[in-house]
Amino acid sequence: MKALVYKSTGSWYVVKTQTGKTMNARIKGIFKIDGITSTNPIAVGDEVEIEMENEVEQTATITNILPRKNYIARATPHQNKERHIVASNLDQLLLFATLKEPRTSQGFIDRFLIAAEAYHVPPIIVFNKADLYRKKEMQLFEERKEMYNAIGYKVLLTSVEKNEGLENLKLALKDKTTLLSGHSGVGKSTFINAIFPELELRTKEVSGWSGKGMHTTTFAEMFDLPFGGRIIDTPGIREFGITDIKKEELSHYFPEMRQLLQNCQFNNCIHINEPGCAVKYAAEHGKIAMERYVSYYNILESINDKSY
Ligand SMILES: Nc1nc2c(ncn2[C@@H]2O[C@H](COP(=O)(O)OP(=O)(O)OP(=O)(O)O)[C@@H](O)[C@H]2O)c(=O)[nH]1
Ligand SMILES: [Zn+2]
Repeated sequence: MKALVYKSTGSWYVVKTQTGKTMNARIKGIFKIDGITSTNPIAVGDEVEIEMENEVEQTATITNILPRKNYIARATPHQNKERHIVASNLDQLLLFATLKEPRTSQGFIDRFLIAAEAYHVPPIIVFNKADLYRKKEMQLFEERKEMYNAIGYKVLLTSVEKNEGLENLKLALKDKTTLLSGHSGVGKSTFINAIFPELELRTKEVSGWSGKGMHTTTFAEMFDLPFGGRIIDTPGIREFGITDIKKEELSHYFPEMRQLLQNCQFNNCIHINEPGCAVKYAAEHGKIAMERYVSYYNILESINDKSY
């Protein structure tokens, strides 16, 4: 019988069958998937085959995993070679960001977008806390929206607190499987609470903003949306690790740069000081956004051959 994985807590998985029954399941034997060395063989979003183990306790055994359409991974903190699959079979990634209290850095957003490109999952950026934006932030929002729209990314504006912009956001989520992410304090839990009042997930005050160590759990969990579709909450996972991007490959993950690459004089151009560089020329002549070029430069600097 086929089932979908909603939660992974280490040895047990919460799965839902096609008839809508939720049960606990576990693995028997060893799984090797796609040749990936992963600390968790089965991830939230996986389609699996199960067999009933105990009818009374409603537990099952996972006997097989079906091929993944895609997945998102992050490096495990201490062993850089190992990867932790955060979630699989995604239709889109949703980044919660803010322009105030706290302001999400451009670098953070662009790293997220690189992950979306690398894993081939379309991203959406939501700027939340619109109720706090004054003229300066609204202007910045418009600039960012224009910049990201021009390279094919969807951008939305919300105030979860004031219930503004939520209809458009729900429309974007409807009937899709979406991975929710964003750094601490941007309003992810508040948003989840707003669409599922009965869940009452964790929300905290951001006072004396420090932005670190506020999480209690680190397990991804999937929820059925009341209006159709599914959302995967990823508490504790702020950034996806892209461990294997080389300097000369980085620009492949910037769509606006990717389309200029064949015009650079050297095919291993990293677009900094090389003569005949089409990317640098485009940045200097306003054909690609200088902010993105600066992000590219900063991320490039942080790659020390193997990882960043
Ligand atoms: N002004 C304003 N505050 C908001 C809005 N959305 C959320 N907040 C507040 O921002 C603070 C942080 O919100 P959370 O929902 O806990 O943020 P989070 O992204 O889940 O943070 P972590 O759980 O740490 O990852 C809370 O005090 C919320 O009330 C909004 O639209 N406007
Ligand atoms: Zn170049």
